[in-house]
Amino acid sequence: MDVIKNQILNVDNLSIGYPSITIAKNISFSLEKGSLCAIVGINGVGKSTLLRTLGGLQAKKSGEIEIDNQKLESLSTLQLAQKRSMVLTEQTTSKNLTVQELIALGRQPHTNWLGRLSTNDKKRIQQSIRTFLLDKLRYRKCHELSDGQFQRVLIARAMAQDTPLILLDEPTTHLDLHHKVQILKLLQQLAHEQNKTILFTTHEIDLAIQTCDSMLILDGNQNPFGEPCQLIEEKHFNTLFPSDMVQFDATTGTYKVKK
Ligand SMILES: Nc1ncnc2c1ncn2[C@@H]1O[C@H](COP(=O)(O)OP(=O)(O)OP(=O)(O)O)[C@@H](O)[C@H]1O
Repeated sequence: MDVIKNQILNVDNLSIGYPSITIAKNISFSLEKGSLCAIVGINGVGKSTLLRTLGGLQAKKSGEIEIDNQKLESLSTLQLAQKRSMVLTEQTTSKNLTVQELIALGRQPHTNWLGRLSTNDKKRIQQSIRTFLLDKLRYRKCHELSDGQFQRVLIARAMAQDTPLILLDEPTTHLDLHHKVQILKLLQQLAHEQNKTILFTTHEIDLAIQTCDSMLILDGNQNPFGEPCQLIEEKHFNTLFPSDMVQFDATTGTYKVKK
């Protein structure tokens, strides 16, 4: 029973895809509350499709998705917005808003019909600004920010939405190594200190191995899931890419270019 209570996302035998094609099948995993999990896999395998399906933006082909022990399809739009927040790569957002205004939009599922911000809403917005190191940028227009700064704002908006589950599509893309690590550390902190469950897609396999509590290797058929060290021991990273170019080094948890 306790195990069920501690899980926020349960995925069972899920198939994903589009009306005329199934892209990946046999996807089964569960996420504990307060954990950070990465979805990795080669280009085009279906990471973004999976994230959109889990977030209820796209229909599944078959299988079960439960958020907080409720079937995804039984949740109303408002209930869904109170259970999960999302940051997508192709998201259209008005960059004419200030940082603070954009983050405040995260409170929409919680505000009354007038859309007025309560004291609690303002507190949540302030917390998100502080957590994602945006104090000095709060009155800047979003179009004046660098890619890395804007990425932090989008994640801060998701945090302000204050949902138990946060889904992020490639949150570290376009960032330099320092800022990739900064974002991943902030996500880890948010998961562990504020009990948020964060699931994100990434190509940064080495960094995900070092920072995540669990990982899903999407390969379309087996889709192994587990703690990074368990996946390394079971040699799942060794076969992720064709072996003529790169080789996984289990001792360092990194890929090396083959000479
Ligand atoms: N609207 C669509 N209709 C049909 N097929 C689609 C559609 N959108 C994407 N696909 C296909 O679905 C597959 C999975 O795409 P998806 O973007 O989910 O992969 P990904 O793992 O996130 O890729 P990447 O690592 O390159 O970002 C691809 O083969 C893509 O061409």
